[in-house]
Amino acid sequence: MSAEIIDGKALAATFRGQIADEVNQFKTQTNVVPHLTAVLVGDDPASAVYVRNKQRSCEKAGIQSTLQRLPAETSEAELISIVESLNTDSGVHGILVQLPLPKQINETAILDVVNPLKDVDAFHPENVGLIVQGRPRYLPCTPYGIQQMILSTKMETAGKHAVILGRSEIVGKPMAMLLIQRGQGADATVTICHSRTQNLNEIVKTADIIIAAIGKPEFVTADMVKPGAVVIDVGINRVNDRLVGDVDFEGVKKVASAITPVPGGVGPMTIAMLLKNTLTAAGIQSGCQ
Ligand SMILES: Nc1nc2c(c(=O)[nH]1)N[C@@H](CN(C=O)c1ccc(C(=O)N[C@@H](CCC(=O)O)C(=O)O)cc1)CN2
Repeated sequence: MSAEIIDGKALAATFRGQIADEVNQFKTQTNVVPHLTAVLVGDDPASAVYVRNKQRSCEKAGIQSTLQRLPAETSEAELISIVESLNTDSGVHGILVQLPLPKQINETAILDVVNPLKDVDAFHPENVGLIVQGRPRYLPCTPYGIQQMILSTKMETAGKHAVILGRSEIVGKPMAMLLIQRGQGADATVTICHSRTQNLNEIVKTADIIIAAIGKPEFVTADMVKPGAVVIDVGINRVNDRLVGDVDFEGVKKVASAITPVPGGVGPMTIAMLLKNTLTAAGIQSGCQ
């Protein structure tokens, strides 16, 4: 058996096309141009690439994008002050603070001050709370993209066992919330595994859906995967100049029914969902939703 490859690059292109049409319609109806401001602190090369890709995707979809680039030595107080001025700028609908931040800045302190209506990453506690309650304003971009990828496979998720590897605020925890909610592409039974989990391999082997987000190159191997499982790889690891995920793609694709590649899987969908959230944010702030 060889798995269906879930082509995130192609799916993201389809989404971006649909979002561009919706942006066009929105502009005609409201005379408002959705506007995202990204804040990038420091010189992390990967973060710079992701932010550039986000900006390019915005521009192609007709969304205005602005970059505030700040030096690596920026203090927490300085960053808070910049976010606060974006919060009150009525011309900015979405604020994105690229993570990770330099060591001297407490990420939580920053994410807590982003205006929740402009929080297109859905990292603010108010937006996290709304997700937990099953009435989201925005969905965090990576779990949102994964949800759309799972839906694209048309697999039945109700009652299935989804095992998430990793308990991060950005992926693991919100992904669990999306998978346990009621409805299509959800209604799953979820286990989150992490660095202190015992018998991790045995638990993963029972999964119908595996979401690997632990940042360990090619950690999930074929012997850990139940035949026919759907495997979503969130990892982006550079090993000897090669980009690999958290899943041993070549081995696992022989066992899984569907699998996402790295690159070209979850990453492009993360960016497409950011565009969707920015349009939603512009709608909310223009009184359209
Ligand atoms: N404010 C945020 N910070 C971070 C987020 C986030 O959602 N919001 N997620 C990650 C990084 N990230 C988006 O910011 C991101 C990572 C990777 C990709 C991507 O398209 N990857 C490509 C490979 C690109 C490469 O060569 O490195 C792929 O998988 O095909 C997009 C977005 C942490 N920070």
